[in-house]
Amino acid sequence: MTIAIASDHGGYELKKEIMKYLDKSKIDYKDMGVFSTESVDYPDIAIPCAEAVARGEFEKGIIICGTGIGVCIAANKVKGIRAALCHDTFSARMSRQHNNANVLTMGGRVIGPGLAIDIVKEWLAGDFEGNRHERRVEKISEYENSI
Ligand SMILES: O=C(CO)[C@H](O)[C@H](O)[C@H](O)COP(=O)(O)O
Repeated sequence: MTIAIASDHGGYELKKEIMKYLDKSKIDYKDMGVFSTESVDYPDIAIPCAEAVARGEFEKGIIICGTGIGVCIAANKVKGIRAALCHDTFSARMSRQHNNANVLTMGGRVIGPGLAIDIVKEWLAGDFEGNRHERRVEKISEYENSI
């Protein structure tokens, strides 16, 4: 599995902690920036990362900003992206099982690395359950394709 990971300055420190976990777990990823705490605009980070996932270059994406909100809104503007803002492990699991989320967003100013890593573990391990959830996710895609 190859993951695209990105953050703005507000998520930079948490992204580094998550990359340490991914390294330790031998999970492939590409760091799509930022590479310092210099202030940037979160859409400039979230959209290219989400586009790379939507193009199929990466199976999943993890995007972090201060709250996780801005990057989630921006990523969800990219066709084919189902980004989920998760600050607890239950939501992370559900976002995979029920929503087939392909991008996880979190806020580096909201949660610490311990919880964030548990969320990443849960999210990466989760599988889409399909069935009734397939029909619901399909309705979102149909709408997306109609506009
Ligand atoms: O979600 C966000 C924006 O909606 C992010 O938290 C940004 O990281 C945050 O807005 C950045 O704020 P700053 O005061 O410019 O560091």
